[in-house]
Amino acid sequence: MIATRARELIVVTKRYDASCAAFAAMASHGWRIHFVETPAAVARILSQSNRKALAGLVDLTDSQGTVDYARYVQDLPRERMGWVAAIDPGQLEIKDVRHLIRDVCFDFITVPCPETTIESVLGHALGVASLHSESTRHVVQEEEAFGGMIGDSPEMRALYKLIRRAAPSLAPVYIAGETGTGKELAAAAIHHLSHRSAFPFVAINCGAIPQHLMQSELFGYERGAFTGAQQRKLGRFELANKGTLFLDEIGDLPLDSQASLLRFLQEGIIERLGGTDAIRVDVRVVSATHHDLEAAVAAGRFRADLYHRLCVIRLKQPPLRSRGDDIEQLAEHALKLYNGTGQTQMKGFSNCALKAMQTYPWPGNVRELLNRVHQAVVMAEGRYITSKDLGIDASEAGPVQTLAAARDAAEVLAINAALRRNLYRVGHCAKELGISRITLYRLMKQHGLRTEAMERTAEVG
Ligand SMILES: Nc1ncnc2c1ncn2[C@@H]1O[C@H](COP(=O)(O)OP(=O)(O)OP(=O)(O)O)[C@@H](O)[C@H]1O
Repeated sequence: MIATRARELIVVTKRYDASCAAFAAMASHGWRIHFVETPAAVARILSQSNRKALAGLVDLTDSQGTVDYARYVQDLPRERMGWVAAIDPGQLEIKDVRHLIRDVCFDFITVPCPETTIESVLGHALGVASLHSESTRHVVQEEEAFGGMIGDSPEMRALYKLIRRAAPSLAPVYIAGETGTGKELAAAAIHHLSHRSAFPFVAINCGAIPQHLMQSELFGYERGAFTGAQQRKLGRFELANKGTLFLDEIGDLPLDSQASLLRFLQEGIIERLGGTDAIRVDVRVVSATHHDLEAAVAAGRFRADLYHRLCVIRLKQPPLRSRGDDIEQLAEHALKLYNGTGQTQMKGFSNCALKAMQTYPWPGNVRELLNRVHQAVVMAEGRYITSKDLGIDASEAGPVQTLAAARDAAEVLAINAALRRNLYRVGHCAKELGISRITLYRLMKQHGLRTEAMERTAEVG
């Protein structure tokens, strides 16, 4: 097996070799380049390479008239390969060349072509092939699809159920919810549970791209579409072909892109900037925003017809403050994630921190919780994270209460956490808390925890 960290490129050609300036430059940038003459030789190199994807340049320039285009269409390996065709300017007139580009290649270059363009187009093709091979390798099972989403509160269980129902459909999905609630994770789960899971999941944050670049970012552009457009570039729609496109912060989409998106949703076609061809793409659109999209429609900033097309299926991501025990589960997850990044190895959360997290309103939701725990792990001086380490003011953490009530609340939190950690095995949990099983049963009964724990035991068993 060839084990190398270099990017690999296979060039199928009868006339170029390593002395060609463009390839020499790429080799000096760390590319490992194989020159071959036949598709069979490509297959041999692929079988020896342990890279998840390779770039390929198929040289179709044909001064001698010896290239068999139809054979290339049939025989060039496609799995793990990101192909680019090199052609002479007039060759687009040849039907077999057009078919080869359409069916096998991510892109084409016309020679002569600047060295930097060749490298950047091949780098792009390699990136797309890696993305594709990544998603093909993971035919994701249901548990895996939700693997990134922590929480089993009734709110989250209801959401998982809706995601499972929505996933197999072709209809566009709109996910509402406050910032940081996990809308992107939900969109990824929809993709992984759909029949499209072997194809790319492409996400774009419409709020993070300058408005004047949005159209080309989404729909791509043709060579010469504007100053500096030296090569055709595929947009996110084409990159997501056969897969799912997640449009985050859809409310920030400029009006011209709204019109193009509507056309896609109605007719399934897009147009590259500077192009005239209508290109058919097969993409499922999932969109989200934490802003009030209805208000944007009412204010005329968002097209009502587009809004209705996007919201065929509508999901709502619950805010963290309504997710009860999930808060502690997520905090434990964050602690595992970040523990060790500070100077002290933290042992857990103090009772005051657990209590504060339950009553704090979490305006930034899960993202804020992850950040606060991360900061606490780095900055805390003790072994247990306190509410002060989390930066949550005690006055924000709920009303003043009697000592007895505070003790009860702390007991409930500690028992619940121990039960969860020990998968609701009461014996293990009592041992961890340093009390007898009988005392634990008594406390659980006193705080009304008994029934719930027993039900969970039955579920786990
Ligand atoms: N249920 C969850 N389990 C684990 N991590 C989560 C969960 N929900 C969200 N996160 C994490 O919280 C962070 C924010 O999530 P995400 O980006 O999906 O939120 P969002 O709702 O799309 O936010 P925004 O509206 O600001 O784009 C990410 O790091 C994500 O991995």
